[in-house]
This record gives sequence, structure tokens and C-alpha cells, in this order.
Amino acid sequence: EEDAQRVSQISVPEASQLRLYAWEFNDMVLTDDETVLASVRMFMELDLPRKLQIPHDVICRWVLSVKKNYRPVIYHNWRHAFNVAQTMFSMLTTGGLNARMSDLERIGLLIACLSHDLDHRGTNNAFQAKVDAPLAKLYTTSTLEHHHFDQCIMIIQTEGNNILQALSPDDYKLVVHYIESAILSTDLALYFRKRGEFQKLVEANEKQWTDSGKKDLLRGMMMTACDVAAICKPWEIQQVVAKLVASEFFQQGDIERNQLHVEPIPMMDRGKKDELPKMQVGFIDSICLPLYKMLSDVDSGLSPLYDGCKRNRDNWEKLQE
Ligand SMILES: C=CCCOc1ncc(C(=C)O)cc1-c1nc2c(CC)[n+](C3CN(CC)C3)[nH]c2c(=O)[nH]1
Ligand SMILES: [Zn+2]
Repeated sequence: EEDAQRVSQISVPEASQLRLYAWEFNDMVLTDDETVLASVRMFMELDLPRKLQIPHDVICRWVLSVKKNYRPVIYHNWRHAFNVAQTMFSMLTTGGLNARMSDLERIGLLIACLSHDLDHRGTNNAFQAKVDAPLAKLYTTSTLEHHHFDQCIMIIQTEGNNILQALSPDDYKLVVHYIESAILSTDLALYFRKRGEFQKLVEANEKQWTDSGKKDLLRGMMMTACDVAAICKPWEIQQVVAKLVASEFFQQGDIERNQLHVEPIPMMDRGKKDELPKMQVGFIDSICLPLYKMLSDVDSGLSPLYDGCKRNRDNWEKLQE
């Protein structure tokens, strides 16, 4: 609590000073306090505290609670969630998607990004099933994503953390729906399932994106795009992130091989680490490029993500033996 008191007294740095509107944004130059204040600044830049009557101390307390509920794992920690939220902020502002979103969608998406991996253990859904984790009994599909959403709602409903307290019951219900579908859509299994439908709309040159089903689909694709957006960052940043992702994957692979006595998939097998560039090219071709291409067809302001991803594909390809 005293943390919220302390942070809410610090003046929030300007967005320009934090480079929040930049596709090349790099969190590594920020202290933990600055990531908290930068998160608050994103809400302020979208004028959400004024429009939705969120007191400054409540939004500071909520961001601090979210940050505290990330575990210090190698990759799926607070910094990853913070980066995902900054990419969403850039897509809305610099990328132009703000024009298509209501205030309730904007706050729903920002809350979803900061909360989308809450209490992540550094292991994936398949692993939860393998170790018969209690979570896997609770949720048999999108196991972790359901848990991340639960954690998100638990924090919002905690005394002094309810940034949605001023909303009408209908608006509150609507924002919670946006948050739930946004967080669940970060399960790549759902991305693969929904991508075909999204592709059809993009190819049919859909311009409105108005009806709720189409908006759900677009917001879900935006979430996946933000979740893997480190693949679009300048090469120096991408290399640092890839090492963090790889070491978290390899840690899971070690447990699977040494404790569960099952063979890990190649991506998690440290014995295959020199195949990493080839795997990255495969990941980019199968998951990332198609997504960033479709999104830049929806809004050309998003094309820097596609360009950045293509550049990294070339960089990874050069590293392939
Ligand atoms: C190659 C492994 C270590 C580095 O990997 C990375 N480093 C950085 C990023 C990034 C977003 O910057 C992303 C990756 C990275 N992420 C991957 C994911 C999403 C968790 N998948 C899914 C799982 N399914 C395969 C079964 C497809 N394959 C990946 C991959 O090959 N690389
Ligand atoms: Zn994530």
C-alpha cells in the first residue's frame, strides 16, 4: 500500500520522454518504477482516467498490483506484459486503430495486455497437462489463459484497485467481456483457429469492422500481434528477447527430460539450440508474417510491424547454417 502512496506522488513522465509512441520502444532502459508510471501514462494519453473517472491513486495501485502478480520467470514476467501493452498503445495511436475503437474497447485492451500473462509459471499449456497441474483440471483448454483472466478480475475486484468502479453495470460487463476474449485470444491455439475467418474478411476488403463478431476477431488478432511483437523490434532488441524466450523454453525442456522423462519438442530442447535461427524463420513464416501482413491490410499504419518482422526474418536466415 505504501508503494501506491509513494508512486502516486511521483510526477508521471511525458509520453515523448518515455518514447511510448515508438514501434522501436525498448523497456530495458527503464527502471521498474518508470514502467509503472509509463503504464499510467498510456491510460492518460488516451484520456481514459478523465473519461472513465479513474482516480490517480487507484490506477497507480492497480498497475502496482498487476506488476506484483507476475512471477520473476525468465521471459513471461512483468516486462513482457508491459511491452505487450506498449505495442497495443502504439497500434492504437501511431498505427491508427484508435479510430476503430470505443473508450471501453481501449481500456479493455490496455487492461488485457498488462494482465494477459498474470502469474505465468514459465511453462506452457501442454506442460500443465503433463504434470497434471491443478490448473489443468480446472481448465482443460487454454489452461493458462483462463488463469490469467481469473487473476486479472481478482485484482480489479481488490479494495482500492477497481479502475472500472465508475462504470455502469452494463459498461462494466462489456469491458469484462472485452478483457476475457482478449486474454483468451493470446492462446496461439485460438489464433490458428480464428485466423482463417479473419483472412476471409481482410481479403473481402472489409472496411467497417463494425459488427461485434468482427470486432471481437480484430481485437483478438491485435492481441496476438502485440504478444509476439518482440519479433518486429530492432535486431539488437530481438536477439536479447530471443535469448530470454529460448532459455525459458529450454528450462521447461530440461524438466521434461530430466524429471518427467519425456522428450521435449525441438523448440525446448537445449541440445538443438543451434537450430534456433531455423526455428525462428519457421515461427516467423508460419505465425508472424501472415498476421502482420493482414493487419497492415486493415490499417496501413501498422505496416512498420510487418517491415520489422521481415527484417528480422532476413537476419535469422543469415544466421542459419
Ligand atoms: C526458437 C526458440 C527460441 C526463441 O524463440 C523465440 N524468440 C523470440 C520470440 C519473439 C516473439 O521475439 C519468439 C520466439 C518463438 N516463439 C515461438 C512460439 C510461440 C510461443 N512458438 C509456437 C509454439 N509452436 C511450436 C510448437 C509455435 N514457436 C516459437 C518459436 O519458434 N520461437
Ligand atoms: Zn504473452
